[in-house]
Amino acid sequence: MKRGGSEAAKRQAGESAATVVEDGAVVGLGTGSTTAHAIRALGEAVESGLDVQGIPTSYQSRELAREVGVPLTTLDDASPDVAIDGADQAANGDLVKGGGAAHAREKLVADAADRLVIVVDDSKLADALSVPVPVEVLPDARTPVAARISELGGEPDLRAAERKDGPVVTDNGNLVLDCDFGTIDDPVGLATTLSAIPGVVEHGLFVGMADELHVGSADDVTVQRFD
Ligand SMILES: O=C[C@H](O)[C@H](O)[C@H](O)COP(=O)(O)O
Repeated sequence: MKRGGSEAAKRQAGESAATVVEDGAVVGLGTGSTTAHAIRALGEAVESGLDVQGIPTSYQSRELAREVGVPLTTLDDASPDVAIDGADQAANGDLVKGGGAAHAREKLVADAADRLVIVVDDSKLADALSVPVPVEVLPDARTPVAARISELGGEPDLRAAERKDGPVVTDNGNLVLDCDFGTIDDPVGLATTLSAIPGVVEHGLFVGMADELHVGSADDVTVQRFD
């Protein structure tokens, strides 16, 4: 799926992030069109002799890693030294993720990693988070969770599949509500509230998790670091 800014800007960010991966590292492989550039760059590095193992966060990233020759492992067998992943919006190091419905596994892998490196093109930067927050819900929880989101002042929208009638079903067999809260003034508070709703598997707010942001433009990349 193609989203966000130019492919050149995504490549700048993805290839920059791949350079942080050291020999012998275990790498969390995020999902999406920007991270795909990092995975491809890792594949080339492996071909040149780099020793890495990847932990995929989705069917998509697993298939791409296999295609480009990145050896794979799991969270049962290894702990990531670094995770590389994309974002739908970034503001002051906080993120909205889940445009590809992979945010539950992405958060799991990011949390397990010693270092989270986020790759975005410059169209994703904002002063405050304001894009709809993807909320993965158990199939039976779709209506009650939507009601709770509305009570919180959000507008929930069941994500529809693009090429068939019916909803998107995540790699975990769940549904996604894209929840519009307008500008999010208190990401920590909203993240805590969403996590406490029964039936919510995971939401796409990643607050205070990113260690580095690699921001690509058409011909350059800048790196922001967060403590
Ligand atoms: O579920 C998908 C992920 O959170 C992606 O990392 C995010 O949507 C960004 O994807 P892209 O790089 O394709 O814009």
